[in-house]
Amino acid sequence: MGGRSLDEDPLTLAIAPPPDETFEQRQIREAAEAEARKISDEIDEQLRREREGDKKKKKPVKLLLLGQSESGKTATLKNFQLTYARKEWTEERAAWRNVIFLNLVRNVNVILEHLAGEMSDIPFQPNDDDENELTPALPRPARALPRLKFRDKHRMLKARLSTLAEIQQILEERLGTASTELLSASVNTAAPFGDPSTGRRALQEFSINSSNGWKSALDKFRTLRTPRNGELVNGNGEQVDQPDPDRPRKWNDSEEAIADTIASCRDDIKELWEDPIVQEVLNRRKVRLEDSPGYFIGDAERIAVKTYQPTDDDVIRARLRTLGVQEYRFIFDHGRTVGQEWRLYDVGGTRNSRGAWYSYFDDVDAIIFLAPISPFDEKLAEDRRVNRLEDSYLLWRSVCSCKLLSRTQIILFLNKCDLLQAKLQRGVRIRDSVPSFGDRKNDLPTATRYFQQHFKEIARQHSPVQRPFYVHLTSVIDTRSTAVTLGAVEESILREHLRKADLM
Ligand SMILES: Nc1nc2c(ncn2[C@@H]2O[C@H](COP(=O)(O)OP(=O)(O)OP(=O)(O)O)[C@@H](O)[C@H]2O)c(=O)[nH]1
Ligand SMILES: [Mg+2]
Repeated sequence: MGGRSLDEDPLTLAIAPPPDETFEQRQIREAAEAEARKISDEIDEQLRREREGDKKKKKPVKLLLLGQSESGKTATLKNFQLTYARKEWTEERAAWRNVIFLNLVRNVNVILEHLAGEMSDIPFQPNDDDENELTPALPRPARALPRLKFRDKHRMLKARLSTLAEIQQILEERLGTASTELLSASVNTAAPFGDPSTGRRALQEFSINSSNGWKSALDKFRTLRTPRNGELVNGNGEQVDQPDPDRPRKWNDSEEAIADTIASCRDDIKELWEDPIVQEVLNRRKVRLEDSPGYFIGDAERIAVKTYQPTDDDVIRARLRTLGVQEYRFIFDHGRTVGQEWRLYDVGGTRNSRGAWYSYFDDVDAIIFLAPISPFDEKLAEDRRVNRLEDSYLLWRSVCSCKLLSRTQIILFLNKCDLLQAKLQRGVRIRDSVPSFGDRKNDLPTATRYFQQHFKEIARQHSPVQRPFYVHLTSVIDTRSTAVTLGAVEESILREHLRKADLM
């Protein structure tokens, strides 16, 4: 392959000095060239600095939400979206309608099952320690309390509302695994990521990473809107499975038919919930729907109507369990960092899901750790032997002591303060479940101070490197106060994010 000598290169020839250049002309030319080079270098430097600045600004802020199941991680994530990415929030709001319908219908069915148990001749004696408050208890040998006086009204309500069992089944089928709670666990430690011998690779295999989060569950529902040649298609136009053909259908189960059926039960639901005998059944069986995830029966009158559209607060309170690790990307359209991308990682909190967390630890700017402090006297749904507060302490200790996180900012939310306050007002005594609480005053300020101190002490004792203790007392279903908390969180995370970027 032949080459061309530099002397013949047309560009070189064009910019070459004239052959008859004098000494002065050469000095002027070289000075001009040096000046041009200086200006060009300055422009390059400026561009480089701008690119650097852009990179720093554009580098996404990564935030991981941790905590046990039902601690309020997804509810916190929704608050972020509501506060900082309102357009997407508004677009998605309507899709939560079916989740809320399911939550409501499930509330009714829990009551009906307990009612049926109490109306039947099977005696029942409540027992705090090993009963799952959400499922009817097994038959017990001795009746401790006199039988309640049920009337025709109760039998009628039970019969008329029985159609909601099928509605629950259809909604659960459509929404998939996320719509049901996990009631047993194969893992019996609080933090299965804490043991380095388990190895990172093995742990990653448990991880189900999805970048469309709850959309996959909500999208399944759009199915019902667009039947095509008798096939069912979802919101993306993809064909999805037909419902179980063996299950006899009494009626058309389209989304609107479901809404119609629920609406037709509205008055009965309200009557059931307000009935004093039914309330007594729930008391005797220690069922507190108000404390459980997806509590909507108190709003049945507003929700069980054909035209129901979820409000912001309804969406925050809607319960859909998180599976695996879900990534949400938001470009903030509010706050100090308009245009900044945030990536929020929301994890499933049951003991079975925690092995998947570890692979997200090395690349996050900050962690929000949610510890609900109201369930100090409750057990984990997936393991009825484990106290929820005790589980949070163990989990917190493992997160604080994790070497990979030693330089990560961790912000603690002591959550469900509203439910704690209600519980204390009902007269539930903390010291009966937490002996070390002792004779302290059984009120909200004392209790929150006590729990806060306990978490702080764990962090102090177990962090490999001492770190600041950031804590907020929260009720994340309260969107107003949570927006204020998130403002403080945004600022603190961002300050750290920019500081790290400067060091790089
Ligand atoms: N009253 C009250 N309810 C809350 C609070 N925080 C969360 N909840 C409700 O508790 C239920 C569980 O909250 P989620 O945000 O789904 O819990 P999670 O931590 O994401 O749970 P997993 O996905 O199973 O790990 C939901 O119905 C929430 O609306 C709170 O501060 N007060
Ligand atoms: Mg969740």
